[in-house]
Amino acid sequence: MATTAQEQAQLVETSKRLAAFQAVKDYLRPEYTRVGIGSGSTVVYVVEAIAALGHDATANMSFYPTGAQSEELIEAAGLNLQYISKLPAGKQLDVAFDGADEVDDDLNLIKGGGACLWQEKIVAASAKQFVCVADFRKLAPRLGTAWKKGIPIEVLPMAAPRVLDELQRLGSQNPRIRPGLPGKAGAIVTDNGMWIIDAPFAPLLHAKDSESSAEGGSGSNGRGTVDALADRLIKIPGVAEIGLFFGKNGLEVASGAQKPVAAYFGMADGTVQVKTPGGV
Ligand SMILES: O=C(CO)[C@H](O)[C@H](O)COP(=O)(O)O
Repeated sequence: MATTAQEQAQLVETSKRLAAFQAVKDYLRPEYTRVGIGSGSTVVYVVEAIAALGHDATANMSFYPTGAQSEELIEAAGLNLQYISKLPAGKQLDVAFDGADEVDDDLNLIKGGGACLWQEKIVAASAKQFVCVADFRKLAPRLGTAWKKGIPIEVLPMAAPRVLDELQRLGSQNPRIRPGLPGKAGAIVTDNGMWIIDAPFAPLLHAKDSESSAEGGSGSNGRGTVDALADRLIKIPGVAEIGLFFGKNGLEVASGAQKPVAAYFGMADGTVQVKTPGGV
């Protein structure tokens, strides 16, 4: 059935909200004291869901933002603001919630559409459990299938031309420095004083593809994997951080995981689909 653009936009918002409320219900335990709050439009509903629990439920919790937007969200909701720079050595967040631009079926993520990827990765990797919240548009079998804007890469401004050259050598098609928003001349500047380069690559294989290759499946046919590309990108001089969240998931490692323990998707039919490392 054809829908208007307005109806489609409303459906997306409803889906984000459904995913966020379900994720908070499943993963925010009353005994938790340290909670990471990511960036973007879906996380707005995460904060709404947490605030709806009431002051008594959240009074002993501190909320750790991933940038200026989530800092404002936490404060506006009347929640206790704390900073990841104040997290004592040896301590972890109990849980962190964040959105994504694309999620593959091995739970690798593209993040950074909102230019907050560096702090987002630090907060996610500081949490015992990183939970992703998204709408149905973000689901894709391989990264680079639905999200065609490219992998966001945070770079030192003076290194941007060299990084662009290197990205092209690595096979990126038309990498670009992200422009500022309307009213801002020049490049977008991140919360860390850096620029963002968006680097499109052909859809990326993941660990499950190598498994199917070992079992006699179709194999990689020489195409790049998420992990191999990430390893190359992060080594380019001038790159501060990359918007690929990859590697081992939070069930496999006790700390430092960039991949979520669960990804919640609000679906167009009003249901919530949950993907977990064992269940996808
Ligand atoms: O990575 C991000 C910001 O850097 C966001 O989590 C990502 O862009 C998803 O945003 P939204 O929830 O608005 O779709």
